[in-house]
Amino acid sequence: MKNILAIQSHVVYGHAGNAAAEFPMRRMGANVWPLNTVQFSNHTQYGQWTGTVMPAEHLTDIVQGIAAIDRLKTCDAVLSGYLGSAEQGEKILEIVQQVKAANPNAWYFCDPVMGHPEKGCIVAPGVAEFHCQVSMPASDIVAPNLLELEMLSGRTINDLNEAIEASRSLIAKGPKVVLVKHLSRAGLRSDQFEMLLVTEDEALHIQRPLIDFGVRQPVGVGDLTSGLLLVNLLQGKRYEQALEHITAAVYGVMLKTHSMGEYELQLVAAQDEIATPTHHFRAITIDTI
Ligand SMILES: Nc1ncnc2c1ncn2[C@@H]1O[C@H](COP(=O)(O)OP(=O)(O)O)[C@@H](O)[C@H]1O
Ligand SMILES: Cc1ncc(COP(=O)(O)O)c(C=O)c1O
Ligand SMILES: [Mg+2]
Repeated sequence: MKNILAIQSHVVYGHAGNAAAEFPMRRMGANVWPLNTVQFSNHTQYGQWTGTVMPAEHLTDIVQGIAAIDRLKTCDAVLSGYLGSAEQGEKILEIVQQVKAANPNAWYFCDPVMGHPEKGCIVAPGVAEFHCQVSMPASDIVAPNLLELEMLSGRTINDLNEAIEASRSLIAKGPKVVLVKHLSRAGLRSDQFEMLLVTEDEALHIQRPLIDFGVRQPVGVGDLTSGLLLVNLLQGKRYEQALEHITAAVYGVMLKTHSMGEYELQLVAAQDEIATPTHHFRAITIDTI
């Protein structure tokens, strides 16, 4: 059984951050240690919420407690996502170092959630800069969407080749794997949801049909996708198999959510789709560069 220290947001109502990733990762057979960066009533794309950003010291305090009972050495990966403040980022990096000192084989998976002004995803000041300068180079796996990849690489990206080149520019700085979670306008087709998994010598592309949600697209999809990729890789799946699984599993969740007419991801109703997806999509190797 793999153990994942998952440091990201928690929402009481609905699904984003740990509230989107924790149950699916467990459903896949991983142990999750949720450590919440914020506790909000609901995700920020409602435009209003209540709740608290945890003090940055809270994160180190909790991890210190786990170290004190000598369990940190059993941690296989740190996953970070939505941060409540840039100061939390600094503490997360200290935690990653502490975990890696206790278990040199542990991975750091960084989902560099930066916010999306158009969509209303709101993230504290300084967090985007923190990801560009500190967390991305320190990560083993990084999972940006297109906007985040542009910020991390300092490039504008218009097509697949440029997305691969930008991903390789990140790999040159630290991470071994880059998952571009949503290619959007840099993808091949406008009627598909496309992802890209890039390593130093491999680039895999995959697509699933877009489902028409109108203007209210579900939130937490990136957090779900990142969590599932991490579990697949920790369980020893090859990149191709892992990418195919996460594409099909998330598609199953999206279809269920759509058929139920809901805005929030229907993770419980779609749990069997997460474990054994109905649909299958093939990852294709891109031999460009
Ligand atoms: N099959 C699909 N059909 C329609 N929309 C989808 C599908 N899969 C994902 N989405 C939407 O695509 C968007 C991806 O968001 P984006 O900000 O680009 O990346 P992230 O998931 O990291 O936040 C989300 O709004 C999600 O609801
Ligand atoms: C509290 C919170 N956590 C996480 C996210 C990230 O969600 P996504 O997976 O869609 O990037 C959001 C997006 O609005 C959010 O408000
Ligand atoms: Mg995201």
